[in-house]
Amino acid sequence: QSLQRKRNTKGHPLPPGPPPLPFVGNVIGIDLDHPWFAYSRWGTEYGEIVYTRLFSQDIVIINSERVAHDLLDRRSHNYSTRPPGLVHVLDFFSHDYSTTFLPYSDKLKLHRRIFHEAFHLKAVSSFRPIQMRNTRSLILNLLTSPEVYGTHFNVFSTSIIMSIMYDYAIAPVDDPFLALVDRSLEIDIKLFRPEVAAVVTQFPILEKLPPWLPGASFVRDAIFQRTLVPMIVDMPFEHVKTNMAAGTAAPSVVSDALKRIPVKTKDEGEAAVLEKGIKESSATAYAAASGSTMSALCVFLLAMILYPEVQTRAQAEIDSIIGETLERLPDWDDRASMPYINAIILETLRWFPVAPLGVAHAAVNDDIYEGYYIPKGATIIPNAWFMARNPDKFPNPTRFIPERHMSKGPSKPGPDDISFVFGFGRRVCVGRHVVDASLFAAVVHILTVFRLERAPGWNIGPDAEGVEWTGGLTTHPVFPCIFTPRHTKERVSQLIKMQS
Ligand code: HEM
Repeated sequence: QSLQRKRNTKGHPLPPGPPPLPFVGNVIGIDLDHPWFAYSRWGTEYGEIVYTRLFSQDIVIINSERVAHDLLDRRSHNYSTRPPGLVHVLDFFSHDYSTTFLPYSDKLKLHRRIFHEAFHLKAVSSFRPIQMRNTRSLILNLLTSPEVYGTHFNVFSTSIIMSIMYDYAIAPVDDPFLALVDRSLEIDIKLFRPEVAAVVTQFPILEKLPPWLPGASFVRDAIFQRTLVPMIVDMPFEHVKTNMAAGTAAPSVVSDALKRIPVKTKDEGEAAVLEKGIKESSATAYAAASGSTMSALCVFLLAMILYPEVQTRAQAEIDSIIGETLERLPDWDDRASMPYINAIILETLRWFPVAPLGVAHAAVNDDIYEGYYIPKGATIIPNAWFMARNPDKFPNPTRFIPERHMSKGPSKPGPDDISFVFGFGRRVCVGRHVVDASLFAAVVHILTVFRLERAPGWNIGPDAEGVEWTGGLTTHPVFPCIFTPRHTKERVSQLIKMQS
């Protein structure tokens, strides 16, 4: 109430929310690494739309798909930009190239057009050979050293997107480029979030601390990132251009897009803008693709060890198609006959959304929604984690129940009614069809070749309560998993050779 008296809310109340503390807003009481837990508690208490303040930053948390569609889809003209504080942090890290955090602008529209040409539903099937090749390497790696499955998931996810974008082959071990990207992504995931932006906006001194000062990790991370950016953005791009000049470039998103430039424009300035757009959007692609794909695979694994009966049913479905004695490895054409595997993929994306708070949008202008005042500049957080726990839409939401996706008939691929995990409106994820295929290939192969089991003494119940989750923009569970081969390595290797 006191807040509303101080500002002109045009006679409308702000949405309900927890009482603000003076100055610090609601920052106390939030686990800043896992804010979706606090936001979801507020969702239960205050409803579908919640207002809070982090320091001086207005925050509106959207806790239902209904409100998210009303605001972010139907009023997308007002809600398609990113929070200025967040954009500022990105600039400080020289990450102003990143599609994901661009304000709504001509540059963003250009990036999204470039993505659309490569990643629309019909186009993505051209990436299948890359996805299958990497899936089979993943299986061989898991057969060799299953204890580091996280590393293999990471190599899988990053190799796919690097091959798709640049035809760049990641070395199976210790790839120097991968090491750079990993370090860079670790920082991105930790820092590029509205909660961090609110702190930095409040304490601009954080950007001015000398890097040697204890506690100045923000500045140190930024300096480190600024040195990495040219390598991450330019190196793979130049690799493509060099190969094109030498006439040795295999098809890739970047080489295809570069080849189309002269068809699109004869103007040199325009061509330069296009080339920059291609370079920057492709650098965004692997940042956006690798962590999210890897995290989804970790969630899948967790579900399989907590729900052995789901795993058994999935394996029965696979065996009924490719034969119990492994006559061949699964392939794309099998997907239509594997409704249960498809349901597992949908349920994996829903059970624990790997981007639990999506990516924040922002309000361009003041708005009134269902009587509530939404201030200009407010950070808008779509709480996908809580949407996934809507018991009306998903009964027993904390349980992993693939059957809930089976009612729509067999094998309708794609994220369908769980599309909220891919965001909203004009900013919806551009990679959703790509990841859908990568997940199918990985899930069906892992279940074909392994029985996944919990480590002895690891006592976690079916709600996954007590599992450790990494913190940040995307999140994944960290846990031990036993991979018991269902077929010999010799047989699997032999089939891989035959089917490649
Ligand atoms: C499980 C995997 C993935 C999930 C859950 C996911 C989720 C999301 C979400 C929630 C957003 C923000 C949407 C919004 O602002 O409302 C987003 C944006 C984006 N995603 Fe994904 N994503 C995944 C995989 C991928 C992949 C594989 C790629 C690339 C091939 C990709 C590329 C992008 C890009 C470029 C954006 C920024 C779009 C923009 O700001 O306009 N994502 N994604």
